[in-house]
Amino acid sequence: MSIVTVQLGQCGNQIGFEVFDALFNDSHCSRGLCSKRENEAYQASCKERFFSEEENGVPVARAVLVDMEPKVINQTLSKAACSGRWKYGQHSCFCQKQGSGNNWAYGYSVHGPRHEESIMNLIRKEVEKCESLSGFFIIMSMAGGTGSGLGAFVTQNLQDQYSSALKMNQIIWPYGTGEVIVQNYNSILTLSHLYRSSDALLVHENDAVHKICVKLMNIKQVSFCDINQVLAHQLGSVFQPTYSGEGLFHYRRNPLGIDWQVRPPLSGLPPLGKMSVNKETHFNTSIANLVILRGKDVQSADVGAFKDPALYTSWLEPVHAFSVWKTQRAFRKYEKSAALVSNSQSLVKPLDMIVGKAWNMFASRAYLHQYTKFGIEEEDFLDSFTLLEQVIASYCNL
Ligand SMILES: Nc1nc2c(ncn2[C@@H]2O[C@H](COP(=O)(O)OP(=O)(O)OP(=O)(O)O)[C@@H](O)[C@H]2O)c(=O)[nH]1
Repeated sequence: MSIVTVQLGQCGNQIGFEVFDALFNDSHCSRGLCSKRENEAYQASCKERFFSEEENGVPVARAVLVDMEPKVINQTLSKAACSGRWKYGQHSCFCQKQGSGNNWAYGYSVHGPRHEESIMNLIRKEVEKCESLSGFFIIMSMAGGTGSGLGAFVTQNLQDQYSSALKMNQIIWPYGTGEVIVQNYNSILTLSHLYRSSDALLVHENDAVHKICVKLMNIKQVSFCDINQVLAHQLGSVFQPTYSGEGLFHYRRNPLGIDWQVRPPLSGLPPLGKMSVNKETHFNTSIANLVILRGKDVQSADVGAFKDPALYTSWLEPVHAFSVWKTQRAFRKYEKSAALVSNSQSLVKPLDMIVGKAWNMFASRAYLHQYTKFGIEEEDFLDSFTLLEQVIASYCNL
């Protein structure tokens, strides 16, 4: 099954390139420390997911590139072409001459409706190239105007037109300080809209990835390119194929098969006594953890610690909340590697900060006119605040 990636705005396009490059380089690195037969099965599975083939044999990314300025798209296309190993489709881009000026409302209410037909047509053509569609992977930042506003608009359209396909958004959380003044407004509007139309949000915080570059990789002057390579490595290690339950060499065909629909029991929350014990002993309660192991000795790796009930909310059994995916095929020449995807309380604090800062600005009506003039009213802000406060409260109560 295949995934169609939609890269939006500067951030989405720059990260998208690194992701495809990482996926391609990994699947074509020599042998991957496994048998030739296994390597071929892995390559075929990666290709089905992320690349289609042109007549001359060069793999073409299953992607649509969208930006309201041509610069980043042109750079992205030429970087892919220069790799000489894979490329983007000739007719897979949509760009205009003027960006959204970091205004979510402009991306959502102006660029969105104006270019809806062209963008959705490009996506439809990409979908038609897939024998079987698994879902969409939508890469965007939260803080700009195009990726966030237009990205929210496009995700909503995908929800309307492809309701049964999974929509997963990769969103980049802005640096805590020093960026765009209205980034917290843009962020709360993005999150509250995606909450309604997306099935899964995969979040990376720029501050956290920056720290990885400085502390673990010893990079002195960290660039977006460095950050994006770390992100691409992490995403690749999640999305590259792993065995299905059927045994070795059978690769899972549905790459996004996580249960994203966990709901609390209808019978209500557990008795208070148990909840308060949870509160004292848990530092980061989870709803779901997925561990992905690749390389040598994966079959004997001990993941028992992830089955500890203390890690999970009391209404979920670890057996339902924890999954492990494996393959003996090494990832990017690392003899062994492990990745963790976690749905947990870890974002409560950053979310609370963003909502708090946006609320303080909203209370003094700062910059609101920039939004109301493009049809995003105070009511819309209030709805976003209410919804995100509920999300924070639900996660706090795990
Ligand atoms: N990790 C990462 N973050 C980026 C990159 N480029 C921009 N950002 C972040 O994205 C946010 C700004 O969004 P952009 O993607 O630049 O904006 P845009 O979507 O193109 O929207 P407009 O510029 O308003 O048209 C800020 O939080 C930046 O830190 C990138 O290549 N990598």
